[in-house]
Amino acid sequence: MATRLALSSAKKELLGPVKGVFTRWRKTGTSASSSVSVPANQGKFRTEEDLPCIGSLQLLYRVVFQGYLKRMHELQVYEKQLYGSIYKVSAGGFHSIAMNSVELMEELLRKDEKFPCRGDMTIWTEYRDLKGIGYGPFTEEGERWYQLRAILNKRMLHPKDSVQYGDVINEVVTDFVKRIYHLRQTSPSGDLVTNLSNELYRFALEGISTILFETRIGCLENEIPAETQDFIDSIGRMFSYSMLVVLLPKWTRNLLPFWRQYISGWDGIFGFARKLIDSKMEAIRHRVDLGQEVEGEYLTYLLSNKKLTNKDVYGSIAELLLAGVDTTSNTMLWALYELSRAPEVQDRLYKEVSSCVSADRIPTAQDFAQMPYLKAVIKETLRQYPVVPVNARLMVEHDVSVGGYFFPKKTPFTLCHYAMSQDEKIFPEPWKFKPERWLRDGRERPHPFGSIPFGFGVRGCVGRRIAELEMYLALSRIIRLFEIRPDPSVGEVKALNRTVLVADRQVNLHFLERDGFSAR
Ligand code: HEM
Repeated sequence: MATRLALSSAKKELLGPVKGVFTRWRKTGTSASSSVSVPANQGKFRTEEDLPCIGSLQLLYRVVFQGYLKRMHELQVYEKQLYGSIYKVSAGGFHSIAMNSVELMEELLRKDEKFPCRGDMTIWTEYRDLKGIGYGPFTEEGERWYQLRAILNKRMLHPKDSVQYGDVINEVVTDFVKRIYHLRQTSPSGDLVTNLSNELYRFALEGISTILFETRIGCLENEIPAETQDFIDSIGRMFSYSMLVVLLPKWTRNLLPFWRQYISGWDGIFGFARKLIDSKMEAIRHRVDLGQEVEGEYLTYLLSNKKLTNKDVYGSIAELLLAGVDTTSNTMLWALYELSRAPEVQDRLYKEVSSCVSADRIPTAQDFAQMPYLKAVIKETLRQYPVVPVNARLMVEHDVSVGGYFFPKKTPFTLCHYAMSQDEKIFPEPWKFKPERWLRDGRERPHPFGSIPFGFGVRGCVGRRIAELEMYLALSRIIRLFEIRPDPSVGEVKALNRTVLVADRQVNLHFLERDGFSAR
């Protein structure tokens, strides 16, 4: 399913991180111009002219002939070997300064602006402008973005806020476990779950929808309801036509079907979200009319916030939903895959979980304070497979100096997270899945900027705590019930970069029921 959400050209992956894929980067004024305020002491800095530069032909060669098209994350590692920790990519309309060392990353991100920016999001904002829908956390910028995040962060970003979603997430986990039992039983060996990416996508979509809409949408039922399926297809359509829409000139929009398909994808996404939001709105109004107290979770909180119009709520909910599915589902996939290949790690995790939670009890958010190894497993998964392998920053207001180089404002930066997470100096034996490296047991811990899978600072991931809680609740329950083993017919799974890191093939895993369990 994640594959459906992917775009399939080199440009998208070059264009940046979470958002860059859908972005038409404009060549911004990177040489000193009259609008640039050059510090008095600029003379002591080098400029981007001094940096090694990757041009269009080199890039084309690597992407097409060296086969990096779907492995742009690995290209980060290769280019680091060739050019070092900072270099420039200037190809076609794309221009950016790439960085891949913890020192540079830390220096840049610590200079992040009050309203950090990842870059141009025109391709998403166009639809919203066309239909008069408000912007969400991805698309909003500046002061308005700041105000929006102040509202969205509440009830979501702090661990104590996310804890309140424990029960609803656990209901979804229970249904996911039931689905695993069902799938195993229908498999020839009686314990195999095939196409796990698809199953985890359904789990993650159900999870985030339940949190956001306070309504179950049926992704874990054997027959997905038609409206939900239409919504899933709309997400796929929107993502798969994004790139064509970015690449093709605007005058083709009325001639070719792509723009219409792209718009119909968004229509489906917002139509579904709008219906659920409106019916929640109606229920709230009804309660208010009856003089009853209005209580509820995230959507009720947003709808009863006087600073947000309904249009704003549509915009934000849709973006939260889009950001919260492939990220969590693919991280879960990589975690289960790595655990299946490392029995000793899995065993240690099982021992930790079973010593904290008795067989007849479902883990709760509070239990995870006693499960450092579970947290380390997720951290290590995100280190080895940073599901968002590249991020970006655009300093909008100020010139900036990094690593002794001067960059005028509006210089786009590419943050090569994948290359950093493979750096042997920070992570000895980076190819090994070693959750221990994250334990606070007296050993030296990795540099804090070595792995920042949720981004950094005030623009960092708003769903981080929700995602972590979802993954802890699901993984602890699965490991308590099953021993996970690889399906030898699958072979070694590699990551492809399709906006997020996805598996290069269908992943199947054996779920062997542990002794004494029957939790159906
Ligand atoms: C494993 C799970 C996830 C990972 C690794 C992840 C990673 C990221 C990263 C790297 C960013 C960019 C941050 C930056 O620029 O500094 C981001 C932004 C964002 N994420 Fe997540 N994410 C995950 C799950 C979620 C979930 C579950 C939600 C929704 C509840 C979500 C909503 C968002 C939103 C709305 C933004 C944009 C924030 C802004 O621009 O203000 N993410 N995420």
